[in-house]
Amino acid sequence: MTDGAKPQLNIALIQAYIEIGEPGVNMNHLAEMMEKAVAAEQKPDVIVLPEMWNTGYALDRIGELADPNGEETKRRLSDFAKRHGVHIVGGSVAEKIGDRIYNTMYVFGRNGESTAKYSKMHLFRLMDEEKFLHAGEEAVTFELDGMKAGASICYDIRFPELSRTLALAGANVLFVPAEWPHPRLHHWRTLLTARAIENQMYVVACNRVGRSGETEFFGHSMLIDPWGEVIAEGGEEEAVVTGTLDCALPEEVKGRIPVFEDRRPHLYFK
Ligand SMILES: NC(=O)CCC(=O)C(=O)O
Repeated sequence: MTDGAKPQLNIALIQAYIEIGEPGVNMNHLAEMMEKAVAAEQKPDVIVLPEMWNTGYALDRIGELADPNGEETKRRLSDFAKRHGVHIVGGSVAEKIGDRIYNTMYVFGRNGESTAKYSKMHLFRLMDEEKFLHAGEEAVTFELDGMKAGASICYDIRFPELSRTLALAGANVLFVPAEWPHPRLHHWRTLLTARAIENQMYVVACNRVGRSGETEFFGHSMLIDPWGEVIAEGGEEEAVVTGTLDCALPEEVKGRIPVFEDRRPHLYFK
């Protein structure tokens, strides 16, 4: 931890239903759930939103629905962060940059300042992302009160190279906004836990709930510690899922099992 770091971070995951193709409805609904989160007895330091929360996977209409340059998203999330003095790991939204659409996470600090932007690097073909979206080209880390965090989005967690790159860059917590449906709950829980254990980092994953067409999204938003222990897990209904990160724990775990000191990258196949 760096100087001035907080010993703990209280997390609130906004496990929300998303109305497909209705950005205005979703923006207002998530704002209501975020207000509920900050009104809780234990106020969160960090609020986390699900993937593609503005439009859902209305990919056939995404060109008209996406947020131009993310302007509306940035304005609303920055204002909320400043008004309540909280960090926002803004899940992700469909944003339009020029003639391209990206699946992008915006992060804001307690004064409403923009602290990171990450576009999903691995596009999920089972949900036709590659037909409508452009992939991001850069791994991203950011700071939360002195704790270094890594950005990922949903399908990204199937690529251990990304989370390992973020861990090697010093990230002690991995954020995973998602729209992850049945029947792959076992994969969700196993992959999130594996990323936490192998990288000795917290994993903070916020999934949506509810049905869109034939697809049922199961929630089960999770906070997992660097030992792979589940701190908190949502059910399959809308909820604000909360938990607390001990910011010193990742270094304690690395001191007990020094995986990163024991690596032998010169022997690994490229
Ligand atoms: N939105 C997504 O990236 C879904 C990823 C998913 O469901 C998977 O099994 O991977």
